[in-house]
Amino acid sequence: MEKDVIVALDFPSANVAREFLARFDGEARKPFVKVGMELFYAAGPDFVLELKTKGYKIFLDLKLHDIPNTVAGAVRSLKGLGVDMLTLHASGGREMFMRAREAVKDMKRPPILLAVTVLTSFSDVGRKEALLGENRSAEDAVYHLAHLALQGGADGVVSSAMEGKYLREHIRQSFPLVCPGIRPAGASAGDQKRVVTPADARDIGVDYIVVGRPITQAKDPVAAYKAIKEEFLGGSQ
Ligand SMILES: O=C(O)c1cc(=O)[nH]c(=O)n1[C@@H]1O[C@H](COP(=O)(O)O)[C@@H](O)[C@H]1O
Repeated sequence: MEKDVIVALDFPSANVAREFLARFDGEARKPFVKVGMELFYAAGPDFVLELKTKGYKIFLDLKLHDIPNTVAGAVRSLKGLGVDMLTLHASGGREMFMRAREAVKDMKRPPILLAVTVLTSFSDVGRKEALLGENRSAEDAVYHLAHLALQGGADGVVSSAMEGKYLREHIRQSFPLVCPGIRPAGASAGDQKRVVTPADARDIGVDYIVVGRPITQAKDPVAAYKAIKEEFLGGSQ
């Protein structure tokens, strides 16, 4: 399976995102980028289409979570963007994933539907506080949500790399594992609680790491991106 570093474009406007991406213009390959809620709500589908036209691979991270009928409609509305990956919250349940899968079934190149399990910003205490009656370990909660979503028709899973080994051991089918909450040694965690270094993510068998602030807030974002990519992919680049 392909492995890559996905850069989270968590910026307030299309212009700020364009300025950031211009730094990579001299590079041989455009970075794989993630457009999340902040940029999508500010810049809208037009900016996603602009990135697509420019040849970027796009992970559209809108974390859809609603009743199955509404999510199916949202997925249909997003079909024209031609994105490579799309997130939905695993806690939306099996039927929500079945309807999302059905909504993309006529597409020649449907997006990889990714199930977001337990957010990497949750510690055990925070998760138990937010999810009533939740007494499982993080690993077991992630496994349960991932298994349910994959059964419903998700293609892949988003979790912290901390649960990656457990998922690989307990879920027999092969699936893309996408992990945010990545911090090079010594980097500030910010609001992330379950963090892993790029090298450890590689050793765990993660397919894609998602990295925002350690690249976007770096003095030299291109150098930071390259260092993280080298740490994650090593000689396999
Ligand atoms: O779905 C995601 O991408 C996601 C899931 C998750 O559990 N944790 C998480 O941080 N993310 C996203 O990954 C990115 C991480 O950004 P940094 O913490 O700045 O590296 C952000 O854009 C988050 O929205």
